[in-house]
Amino acid sequence: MKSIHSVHPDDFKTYQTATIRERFLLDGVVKPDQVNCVYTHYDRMIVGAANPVDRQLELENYPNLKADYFLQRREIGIINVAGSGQVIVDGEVYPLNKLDCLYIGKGVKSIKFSSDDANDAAVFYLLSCPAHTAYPTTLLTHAQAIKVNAGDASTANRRTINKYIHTEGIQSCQLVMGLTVLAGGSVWNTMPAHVHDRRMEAYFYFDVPDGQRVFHYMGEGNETRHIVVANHEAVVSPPWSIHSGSGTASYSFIWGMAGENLDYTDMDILNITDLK
Ligand SMILES: O=C[C@H](O)[C@@H](O)CC(=O)C(=O)O
Ligand SMILES: [Zn+2]
Repeated sequence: MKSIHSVHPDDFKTYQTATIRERFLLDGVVKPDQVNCVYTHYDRMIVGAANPVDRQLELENYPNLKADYFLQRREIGIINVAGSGQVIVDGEVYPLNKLDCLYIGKGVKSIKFSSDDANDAAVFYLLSCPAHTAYPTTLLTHAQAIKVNAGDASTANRRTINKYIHTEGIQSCQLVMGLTVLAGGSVWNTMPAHVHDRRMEAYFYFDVPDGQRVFHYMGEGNETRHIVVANHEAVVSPPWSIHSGSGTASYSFIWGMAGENLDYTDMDILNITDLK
């Protein structure tokens, strides 16, 4: 499994486009008929995707983990962003339609993925972080997720934040996870921007229309840079970095965090007028 190392904010200031992309952009995440994972050294979060098309896939153990099986010391959150499918957890079948979320706790030995229709295959986005205890496997549908309507059409950031794994939702050790859907015509996510030194974060962009892109902003608030992101690409956000984006069209993204706490609202908001 490929590894991504952490970056010091002072070093980040010297990076050109290619280095920024190499250090923070996770491209080629979704690979047909593969489970593809990247190990990040940001709170040891593993970011990946399973895209079963013609066959069932299994979440294999990786040598990097030096574990007997993937979830021996980990938990995982899974959100389906495409056609309907199933996740089979130690033999038990969980159906996941688009935007449904499944949490699987430490100690589960077998996780398999399949799609209902090869012509409309499921894309399961995966986030896994270290876990100290076992919380029960829990399915939460998109309809059941707590929804927060944020932003305004006049600032092009009207959106619905769906919370799945967090203090008042699915219980976990470290993982906090959900997704945000922008309303038609709105293109800005997470503005005003924030940082949370207590947790890393990863953004996975999906439903970015063909031919469109999202400009994802990162860096300390007074020293920002951007990464141009395509559909099904992810960006890791260090604890010192803002994470915000504006698209050339409306889109959706999955956000996920691990670290010191599970409090979604533990954020330090930056004034838009202080950004540089
Ligand atoms: O720490 C929380 C994350 O950055 C996101 O949940 C923010 C977000 O989805 C949004 O404002 O649209
Ligand atoms: Zn955040």
